[in-house]
Amino acid sequence: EPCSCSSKCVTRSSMALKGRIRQENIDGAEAKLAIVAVVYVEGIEYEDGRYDVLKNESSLSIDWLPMSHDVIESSRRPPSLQNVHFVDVGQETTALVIELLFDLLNMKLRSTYEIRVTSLYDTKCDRMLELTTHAALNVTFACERIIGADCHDSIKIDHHPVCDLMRTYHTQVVERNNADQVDVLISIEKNDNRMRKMRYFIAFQGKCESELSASGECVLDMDDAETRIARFCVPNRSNCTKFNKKFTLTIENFEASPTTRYGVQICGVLDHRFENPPILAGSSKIAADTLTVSQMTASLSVAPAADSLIRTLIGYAFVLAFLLIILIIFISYKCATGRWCKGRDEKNDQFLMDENSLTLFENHVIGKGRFGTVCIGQLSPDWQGSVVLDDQQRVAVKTNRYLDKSRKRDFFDEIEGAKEVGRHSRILSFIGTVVKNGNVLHVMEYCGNGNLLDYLIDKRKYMVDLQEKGIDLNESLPSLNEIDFDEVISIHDLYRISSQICTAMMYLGSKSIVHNALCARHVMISSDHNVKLADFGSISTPSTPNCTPIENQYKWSSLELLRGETATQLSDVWSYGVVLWEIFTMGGRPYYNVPDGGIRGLVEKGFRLQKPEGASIQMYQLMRESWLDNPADRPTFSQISQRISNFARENTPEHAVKNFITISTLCDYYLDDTRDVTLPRRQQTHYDAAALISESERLLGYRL
Ligand SMILES: Nc1ncnc2c1ncn2[C@@H]1O[C@H](COP(=O)(O)OP(=O)(O)OP(=O)(O)O)[C@@H](O)[C@H]1O
Repeated sequence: EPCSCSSKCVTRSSMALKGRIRQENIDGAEAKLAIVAVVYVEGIEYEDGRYDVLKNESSLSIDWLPMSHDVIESSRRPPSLQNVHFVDVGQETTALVIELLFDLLNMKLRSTYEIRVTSLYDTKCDRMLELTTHAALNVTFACERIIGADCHDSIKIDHHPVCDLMRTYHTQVVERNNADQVDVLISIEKNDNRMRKMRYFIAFQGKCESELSASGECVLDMDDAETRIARFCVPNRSNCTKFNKKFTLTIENFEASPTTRYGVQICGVLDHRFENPPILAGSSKIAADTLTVSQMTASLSVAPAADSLIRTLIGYAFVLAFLLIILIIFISYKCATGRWCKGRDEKNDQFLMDENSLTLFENHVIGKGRFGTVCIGQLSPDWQGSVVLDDQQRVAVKTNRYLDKSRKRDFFDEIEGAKEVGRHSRILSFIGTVVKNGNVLHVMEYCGNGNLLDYLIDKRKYMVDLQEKGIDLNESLPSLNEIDFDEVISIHDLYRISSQICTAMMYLGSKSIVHNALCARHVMISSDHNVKLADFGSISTPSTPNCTPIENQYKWSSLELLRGETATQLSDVWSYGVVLWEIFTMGGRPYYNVPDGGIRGLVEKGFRLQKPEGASIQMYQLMRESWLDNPADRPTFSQISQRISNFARENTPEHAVKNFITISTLCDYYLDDTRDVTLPRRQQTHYDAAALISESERLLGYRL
């Protein structure tokens, strides 16, 4: 049974970086940086030449993970796969050695790439083997760590922690151990604007070794075993002790003698790779603020002997505190389940940005949706967030001005959703919020090519113009100079976009998030023509499930959601099928003459969207499978991703029969190109469900 192995054969896979990053001169061409990564796969049978890693997004993906200080270089090119070979390393483990070539430019930059191998191609059986756990590896090039490297200027910026951020300390004795030893609690308030930029904080505390003259500061020795380090996080950023308004540190066994002095230094960390505070010249010592015993004795004296009245009062206080705790738990529960607390807690909002960091160009409107207007904005050059912006620091800004109360609530849901989704290269990055003149501004990554629907419609219109001029893009050689190739889109690009959306959905799936509002309008296209999934105002999770279709999304909603059942990732698969349909019709209108209220009836009767002229039979087959009644019968996003990669592989520009879709302008789904969100429809045709079903069958020739 040479082909009996299926994807189930792979029992485990893991990845490791082996060897060194080296500089190479390949075939006399420009020098490159090569890295060798090794993936270990258990469960497949080693056979020379049998498996391959395909250079496409579903088999091997290499994503650049920009960090806050990374430099954007327009000339940065994706790394390429140079070599793959397989080695039997025994114990039923096969090692794949993959050699990747990175641009030499990385020697000047700081950059992290995520390399992920998700499937292998079994050449003998002509099929993909999905790796059970996706092997992934982060490779970081850090120019500043390469001795003698000629780093890009901005890399030379000092990212050491910023110290002396806080000056307001409160001390309180929490426990007296014996006559001259107490435990002391120090709380430090956030009182510096710069703190918003910090990823997290570090506190150094220990016995003062000596005093720094005049300043009242003392010296802590970092090498002293008694010097302690504690990390405190801004909530949701990293996995250290969380704090909201105050840090609290405990110094145990503080010797309450006038001769003992303790020092504390709090520093904000900008970059987790640089945690060491500035040290005093030529030593392992740092400056710290001194905490003297006299500061603490004030609190010490607040430990009075409790008389009976005090005891009664303490009793009442306990009852009150108990009731308060119950109330807090109740409110937190309501907030966590999304029923209350839709407003903002500005004071504790780590995403709240300084008003002065944003310049808003209100006249430069880039779009309008149900929850506000989107304009261009610009962040000040010294803004240091974790999202990489273009060289003009452009951002897209949505405002809640002019919205009524319920729309405002949806506006805030969108902000909360974006925070929950987090960051991924295929997800539109949330940057923060700004409050300006009482209005809240939602600041996000700017995508130069707007939403996917308009992007496809624009390209289609240009391609139709060419067709009408008698230019056939598939036979275009004689008329090359009449074609603006930036304005056309190839079938291969349509596969790439479909696959990138799938990657974004796989990421949401990994966080158990259901999007609920997936459609081409909610997919943004960046300036470099890549996908950024957006609009997270309707997301649901297993703890906050959704069972109602979203307004304006009926045509993308799965049958179960239309029936009021709970949405799952497989409901998103249905919507994704409609997005594929939008892509391969190049912005056609699904169910163009059916009002929202008629969708459920049609879908229940078995009506499905017709085959787009531009889609292959296999692609349409995939759409139809995404629209199967039973969610469990639909393919998963990872299966879809694999199938699209296979289609794309068969359709590489060198092998494809056609590189561009031929557009038939007569298709009814182009009858009305206006978007139904903000503009009223021009015409509302009456529909006849029975006629539509037979029409669909005529077009399809079969029903699944
Ligand atoms: N980050 C962005 N970069 C570039 N353009 C954007 C960005 N966000 C929104 N837009 C543009 O603004 C338009 C309106 O966006 P918005 O999110 O308000 O509404 P929508 O997603 O189109 O519809 P709705 O949210 O009402 O369903 C988008 O269709 C898009 O063209």
